[in-house]
Amino acid sequence: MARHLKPLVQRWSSRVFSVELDGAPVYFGIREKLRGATVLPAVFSRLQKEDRCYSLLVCNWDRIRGDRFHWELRDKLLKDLPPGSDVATMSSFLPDEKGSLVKGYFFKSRAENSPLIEGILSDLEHTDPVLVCSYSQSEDGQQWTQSLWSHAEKKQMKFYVVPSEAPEHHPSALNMINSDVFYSLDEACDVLKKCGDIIPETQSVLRMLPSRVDARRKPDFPVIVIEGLDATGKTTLTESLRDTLGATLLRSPPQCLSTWRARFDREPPIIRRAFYAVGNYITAEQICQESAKSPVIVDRFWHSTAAYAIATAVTGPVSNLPHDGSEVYCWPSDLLQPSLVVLLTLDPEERTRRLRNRGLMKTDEEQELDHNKLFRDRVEEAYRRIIGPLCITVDASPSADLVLQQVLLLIRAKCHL
Ligand SMILES: Nc1ncnc2c1ncn2[C@@H]1O[C@H](COP(=O)(O)OP(=O)(O)O)[C@@H](O)[C@H]1O
Ligand SMILES: Nc1ccn([C@H]2C[C@H](O)[C@@H](COP(=O)(O)OP(=O)(O)O)O2)c(=O)n1
Repeated sequence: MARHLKPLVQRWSSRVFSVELDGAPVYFGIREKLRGATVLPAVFSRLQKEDRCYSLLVCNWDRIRGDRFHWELRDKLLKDLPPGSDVATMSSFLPDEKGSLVKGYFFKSRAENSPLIEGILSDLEHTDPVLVCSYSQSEDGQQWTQSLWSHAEKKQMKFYVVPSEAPEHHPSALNMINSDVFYSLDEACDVLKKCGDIIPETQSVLRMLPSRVDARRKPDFPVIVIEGLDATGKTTLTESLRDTLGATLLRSPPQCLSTWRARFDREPPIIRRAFYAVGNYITAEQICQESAKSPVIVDRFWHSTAAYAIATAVTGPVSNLPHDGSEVYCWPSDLLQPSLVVLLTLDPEERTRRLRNRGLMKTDEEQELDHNKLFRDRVEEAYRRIIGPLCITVDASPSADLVLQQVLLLIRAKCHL
């Protein structure tokens, strides 16, 4: 076994394994010995007798390259594995141990495809930072065992799979800080600098970086951020506020990054989120300049960056989010805080109607939105949990003019405009 993979198996039987089934994680553990009868973990109880299962865990020898490799591995598996392999995202972690999360994939195969699978796995194991495990079923079908694939023939290396209690929060919460959400410009820049050789565009992004902005400097005029899911009316409202208040309208990511946004949207979370984080600091510098002259309205800012990142990193219901008050919701200490954040909310039917009227909605996107109800709930809840500037939720379902009037009242009350 490659040297960098060894730490992963040192506390092997203390690890919990998590496989995403139907959009939420299910858990199992491994034990050297079985005491009494145990129920089969949900991942295995739904398998057929002829199925064989495998897991691939990507060892984070370098978190940026590791995440990128993990990201690309999915496409490779979907392309190379036989149809019906049901590739599922998986992870392994030590309960409550920050930074212990290791990402990977779990898939099944039928016995007749074994030669093909063996070829793929041995290529992967030889050239890449992956630890491969295989799972096999006992004769009577009552038990499954997990072995390191390269040791599968050695009896003493087998572990029984057993059910494991769900942790209090989704395992992704263990590795969120400075991987999904960045809490300083330095941390975000560090990631972008390190991927300069794999993504040449990062050089251009880094050139846009502001000189240091004093985050504690109080702007002369109020700075109001408008937040909310897509199609809740941010563009409509921010433009009306600009016209009514004679304000400057800015957005994050800023216009100067628009050429590179699509490029970074194709990257794994660590790189993509670092790009958006840096975008906030560039917008912050523009806010500083403009707020000396007039009120400033901002279309999306740090709430969007953090809430989408947190909501994407975890799966399943809102209860899987890191708990309310967790440090992951804290505002970065070096980022300017707006005077007020207005969060627009809309019931899903009206949002769908607006998306459709805007003419950008395709049929499969509609289905995707329905499918993603849990995701929307997680984003909105993460928005609400963010600790920092004053954030007020506004129901965006009345007419555009009524929403504008309500937000103007709020701004006058809270920002004395
Ligand atoms: N209060 C409102 N009532 C009805 N339709 C609205 C309202 N606000 C915006 N819209 C319409 O809904 C669609 C989405 O609004 P938009 O401002 O583009 O949202 P966002 O910028 O949040 O994606 C647009 O077609 C817009 O004209
Ligand atoms: N300041 C920002 C703005 C957007 N993002 C990310 C969060 C989401 O993944 C997307 C949302 O962007 P989207 O294109 O839907 O935004 P609009 O509502 O169309 O303005 O961008 C961010 O991370 N930080």
